[in-house]
Amino acid sequence: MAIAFKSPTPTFLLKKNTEAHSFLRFPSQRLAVPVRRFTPMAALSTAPTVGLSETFTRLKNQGKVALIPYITAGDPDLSTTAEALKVLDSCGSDIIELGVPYSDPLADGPVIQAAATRSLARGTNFNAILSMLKEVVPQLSCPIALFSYYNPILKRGVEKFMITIKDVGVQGLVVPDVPLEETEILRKEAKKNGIELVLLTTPTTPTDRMRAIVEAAEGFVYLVSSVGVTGARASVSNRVQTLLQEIKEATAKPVAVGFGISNPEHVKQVAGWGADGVIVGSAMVKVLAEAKSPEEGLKELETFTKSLKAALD
Ligand SMILES: O=P(O)(O)OC[C@@H](O)[C@@H](O)c1c[nH]c2ccccc12
Repeated sequence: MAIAFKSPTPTFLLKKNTEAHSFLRFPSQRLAVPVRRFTPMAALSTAPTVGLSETFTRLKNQGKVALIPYITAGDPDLSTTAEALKVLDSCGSDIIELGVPYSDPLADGPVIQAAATRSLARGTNFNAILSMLKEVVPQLSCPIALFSYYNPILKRGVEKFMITIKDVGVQGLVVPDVPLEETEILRKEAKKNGIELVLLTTPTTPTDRMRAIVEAAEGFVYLVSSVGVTGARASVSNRVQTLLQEIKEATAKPVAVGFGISNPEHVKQVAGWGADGVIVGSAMVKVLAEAKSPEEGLKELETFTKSLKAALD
């Protein structure tokens, strides 16, 4: 389902359905694979991870660009997600985007849509994701930016959602389908809980609107590299270079680029255009999805992530 960013905002038409589309649909369904108890080390919580902005400040001082992988929670299962977060962290990821599976991911291409479907079919729900994060976040050195569509947040209640994710150590939040006009409540509650709310701008966002978006964004600005949905692409449009310049004229906030980036060459190219961060999602999700076993998937995730990190060194 291709979505061209026809509207001036980086929003996707928020389907006005009230049906329980969210992962909350499976509150009673037991997890197919119980979340394995983690090593007692988790009990020895390390210092809280730094936030998104601090991470970018540190990297800027080091003249480095942030590597920001995205994976879908619960695909293939939450135990593997927990291990994948540790692998991504140990391979030098600077921020990790963790997707909350949702039944109507209208901004996602087939790879991430399939991951969400698999995860929901296993019975993944938000509470199980929170339990996993409570155990794993203290073992990570990089911050987690949770990735959720708007409906599941509204269903839980914005205030409760923000308190809950902060409690498990989440530092940032990306909500791709909320129009700028409706971010007021999100921004207020996020700020109250020390959560940095990332906002997205796209190649079709008019300049004045882009300026309002970057002004309101916290943590970093998410520059969507191309119209359409998420998914690896053969090349990254060199229009990104111009868009980056325009955004950097409007703000000193860090700008990370996502959509279509799927190999070390893309990563090097986007970093060379002046991006402060590079986001890789579908290609990461694909590595886990196509592996013969979770263990093999984790090994290949390590190899792939190291290849992308090397392109930024
Ligand atoms: O999958 P890609 O093409 O590498 O793009 C990053 C993307 O996966 C991640 O940031 C993301 C996952 N789902 C989204 C929906 C909208 C915007 C961004 C996203």
